[in-house]
Amino acid sequence: MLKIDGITRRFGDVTALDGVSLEIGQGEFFALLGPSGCGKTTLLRIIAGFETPDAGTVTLDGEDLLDKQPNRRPISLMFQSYALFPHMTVRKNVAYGLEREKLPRAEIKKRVGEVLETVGLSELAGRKPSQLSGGQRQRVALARSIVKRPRLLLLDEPLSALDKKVRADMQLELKRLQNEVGITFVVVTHDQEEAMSLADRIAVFDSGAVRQVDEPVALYERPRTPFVADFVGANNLFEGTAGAKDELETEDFGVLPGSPAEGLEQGAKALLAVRPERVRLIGATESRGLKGTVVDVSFYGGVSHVSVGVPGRGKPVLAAVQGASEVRPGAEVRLDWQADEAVIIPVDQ
Ligand SMILES: Nc1ncnc2c1ncn2[C@@H]1O[C@H](COP(=O)(O)OP(=O)(O)OP(=O)(O)O)[C@@H](O)[C@H]1O
Repeated sequence: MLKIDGITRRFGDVTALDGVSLEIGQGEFFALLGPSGCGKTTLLRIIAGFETPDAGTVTLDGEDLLDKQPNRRPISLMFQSYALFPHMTVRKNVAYGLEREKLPRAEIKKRVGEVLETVGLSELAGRKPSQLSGGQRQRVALARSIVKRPRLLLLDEPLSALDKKVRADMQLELKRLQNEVGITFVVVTHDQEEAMSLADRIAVFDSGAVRQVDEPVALYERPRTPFVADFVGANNLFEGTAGAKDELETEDFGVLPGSPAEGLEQGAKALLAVRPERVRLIGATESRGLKGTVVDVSFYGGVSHVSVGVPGRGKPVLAAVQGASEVRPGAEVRLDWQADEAVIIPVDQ
């Protein structure tokens, strides 16, 4: 539906986007994820029409978007700050865009009523923004974005102004809403948990380029580049070279089990990534596993994080254990995982 092809944008000597191509499907909830400054907002602004690329094309259902003014594009953009009109009621705020389009009064009334119902604000329609909570303001902004029935809704860090609890509620709400209205959503976020919980697919950005596009589980389980392995969720990383089947050969830790990424050739420089929840602590006298000493145990309620110092490795290896862990700092342990619980990724040279 939305096709982004070879988009490049430079600001002086900064290349904010470097030949980005993406295809986003009808009705999809798509996330652009990456650290600050990686170019995701610039891409959103290009799609919306507030920024012009130096090269590349953007089409929506085959129609060129780039030669259209922002207000001629069938797109809504919801900003970080909701930019509600403080002197207008919720109802007025939502109706504003339709009034500007000079739609018949009855039509406006009907559509505003429906949208307020959808976002659960019917009861608060007569209030001003200052009389609302952060989460409620967020809903007004959403209502305002969808009442115009855009084909595409772009959301720039939509939940970043909310505190943790409200944010979790709003994540569910956003997902439900997107399902209900069936509009394609493209959300920009630097929060990987948020991207994973919301999106059908995620594009991971780094320095103006897309490093991987995948469904959340695939992104988490099968990162294809070192950047993605490091950025998405916690990972323990080991450097080495791809060995014979299902192993990484390292200088300091011998041979470690892992499944090679597609196309990885034996002898290539590679990185093994294993999630903390895949690392098991076994007895120090076992013959398998990586030897280490527990340096810290932190209890987080549902899980405990056990940090294990391994000789020859600067950073401790992190193991996530269900519930309260019985091991104590100073304990000698071994760290174990199966080949299918770790991935071996090629390192660009
Ligand atoms: N108008 C501009 N003039 C100069 N440089 C810009 C401009 N807009 C963006 N940049 C630069 O382009 C790069 C990408 O910026 P962009 O805002 O797209 O990143 P981002 O990934 O959205 O980051 P954040 O999450 O911090 O908003 C950054 O290095 C930024 O400083």
